[in-house]
Amino acid sequence: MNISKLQITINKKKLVDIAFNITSSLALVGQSGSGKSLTIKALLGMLPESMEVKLEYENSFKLTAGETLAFVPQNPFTALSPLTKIKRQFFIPLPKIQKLFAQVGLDIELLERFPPELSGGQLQRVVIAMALSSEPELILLDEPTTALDPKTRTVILNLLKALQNEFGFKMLFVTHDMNSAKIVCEDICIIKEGRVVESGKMEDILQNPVAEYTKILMDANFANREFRI
Ligand SMILES: Nc1ncnc2c1ncn2[C@@H]1O[C@H](COP(=O)(O)OP(=O)(O)OP(=O)(O)O)[C@@H](O)[C@H]1O
Repeated sequence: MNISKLQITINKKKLVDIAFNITSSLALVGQSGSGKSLTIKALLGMLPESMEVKLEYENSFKLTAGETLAFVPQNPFTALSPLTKIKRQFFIPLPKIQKLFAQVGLDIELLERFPPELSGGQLQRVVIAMALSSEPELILLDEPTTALDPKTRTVILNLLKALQNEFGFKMLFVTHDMNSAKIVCEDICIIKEGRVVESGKMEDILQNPVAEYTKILMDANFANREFRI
């Protein structure tokens, strides 16, 4: 899908002015304040009325939150209602939930538990199953693994890729972390202060970054790497 224009303005200040293409999986990468969250909220139609949004896209389906569009948030620990059993947090019949649980690699016995009784990795699998339950065309992921330990992070990122192969949805993966982005996404779009700095195939950009900002982001990720493993 081609987002030919996304502009977000508040009090005449243009916070975001970008365009991008999601062929299969696109990583939208930028540092804090670059406009990642605003972009996701704009696509979900969830920005406050004080913000003016201009969204133009060409696509075979309309972007509708909860229908064609699903969302996986950053922190699975706060994404679920803590005192409601997992099985009650889905709005689809039980056999369908059980099938989804098998697809995301969860034991169906966990359906009887409360969220605080699950690990971070298990909770994120539940949240991913929830996202899949509406059979979305596009899944928006907002730093979906930053709350997880490094080993679980890699497992979840690989799971997302495998699920994409199975279900065929598209992904917009928002992150500041190039190492995560490169595991999941074929394409990358780097943003800074609400503007596109560089975009293209992940492999090409990682091997041959042109913009100085891209190099800085890559260096920052490389420097953090030893620390994070
Ligand atoms: N309600 C608002 N009013 C004014 N400016 C805002 C508002 N919300 C966000 N901004 C500004 O828009 C810019 C982009 O914010 P956004 O939250 O999208 O960044 P981000 O890339 O998601 O950062 P982070 O990684 O820290 O979540 C920032 O400069 C932010 O201060």
